[in-house]
Amino acid sequence: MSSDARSSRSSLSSSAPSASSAAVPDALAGLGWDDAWAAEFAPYAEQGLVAGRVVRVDRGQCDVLTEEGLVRADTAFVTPHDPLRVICTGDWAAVEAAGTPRYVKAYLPRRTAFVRSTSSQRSEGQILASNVDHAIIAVSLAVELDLGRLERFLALAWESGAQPLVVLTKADLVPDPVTLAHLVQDVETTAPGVQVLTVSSHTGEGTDVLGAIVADGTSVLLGVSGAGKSTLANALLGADAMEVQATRDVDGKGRHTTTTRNLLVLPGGGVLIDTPGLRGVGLWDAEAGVGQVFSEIEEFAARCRFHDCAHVAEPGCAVLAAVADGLLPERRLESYRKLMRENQRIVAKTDARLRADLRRDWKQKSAEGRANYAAKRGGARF
Ligand SMILES: Nc1nc2c(ncn2[C@@H]2O[C@H](COP(=O)(O)OP(=O)(O)OP(=O)(O)O)[C@@H](O)[C@H]2O)c(=O)[nH]1
Ligand SMILES: [Zn+2]
Repeated sequence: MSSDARSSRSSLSSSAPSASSAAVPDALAGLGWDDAWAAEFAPYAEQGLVAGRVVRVDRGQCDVLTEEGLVRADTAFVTPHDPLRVICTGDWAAVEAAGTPRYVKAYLPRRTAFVRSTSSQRSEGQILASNVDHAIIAVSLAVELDLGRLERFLALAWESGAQPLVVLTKADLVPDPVTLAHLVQDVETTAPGVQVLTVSSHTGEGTDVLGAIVADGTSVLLGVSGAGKSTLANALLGADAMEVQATRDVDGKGRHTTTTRNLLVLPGGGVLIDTPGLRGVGLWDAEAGVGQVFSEIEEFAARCRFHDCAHVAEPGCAVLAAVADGLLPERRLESYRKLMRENQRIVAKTDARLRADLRRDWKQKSAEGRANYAAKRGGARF
């Protein structure tokens, strides 16, 4: 990799006006910059550093979108030993205004973060993306619903600090409205507190609703292979997803190339992060997330006789009573136990102090971020 700081004009947003001196420059606002970020960035601005959002990170360097366009910068100062503190896609970076190379000197505290467990002996986690507002979980209607798997994705989404949203894809393959309503209902019961949308990238059904949601903030698409994430991303991105590169062909025609960027500005507003790693994320210390997915179980559990009831065979267990009364599907309880066990295995492998440290950080930041976000949206939440 050459060390010269390559910098080029951003072609991500054709409507982005040129640099302005306002507190929230329009070019950055389109990337999710707001007054709270600006306030946190103020000390860096005083040092003459430039703000930008990290689009991708690779081998010691990263691409940062700033007011002046795309900047290639060195990440030596933001690549500590702790893998969770390494700069990642979605971070707001403080970049040197000039130099060869230009260095990222710091990044702003994250509001939310997606972390993947690594398969190494001592699970350390790997940071995948940060500052995500909407975690869109794509679930295909073309195959049988796997509610247990959906619960895993929900746990991961809640744990990140982002607001989950379930998108049932390929709705055109379920023409019977009664069947569709049943499927939606199953998913809604599995995902309390989460909006459930049905979409079809083929007919366009529901994509406008989704577009309106993602127009505000930063989104990621989660879901298993074949769930329809790429198709959905293309529907949201439209033709703007393609970057036309001039070539020296004899016929002089432009050549369409698939962008390798991991962070994309949507034509209707909003930002989409699509990193390869996010596609197959595992669970990592998602106990709080698991609790949120199974909020109704935790509500029943609050009425168990024993405070530390494991809901297995204890007398006065309100959870088992709910199963017996048909208020709680047995499958839900089994799924809950399975996820809790899985999570505990991962947690046992991880450095507890480090985790506690980070969680405190994230929980606080994510609460602040949500408050800002809610304030920005006039208090509304979906
Ligand atoms: N009928 C129908 N098929 C769809 C729809 N959306 C996607 N598909 C098909 O489903 C298949 C998988 O879609 P992808 O978008 O590649 O799925 P993905 O989640 O990105 O998969 P990975 O890239 O492997 O993670 C493709 O053959 C699509 O053509 C839809 O709305 N209706
Ligand atoms: Zn109990």
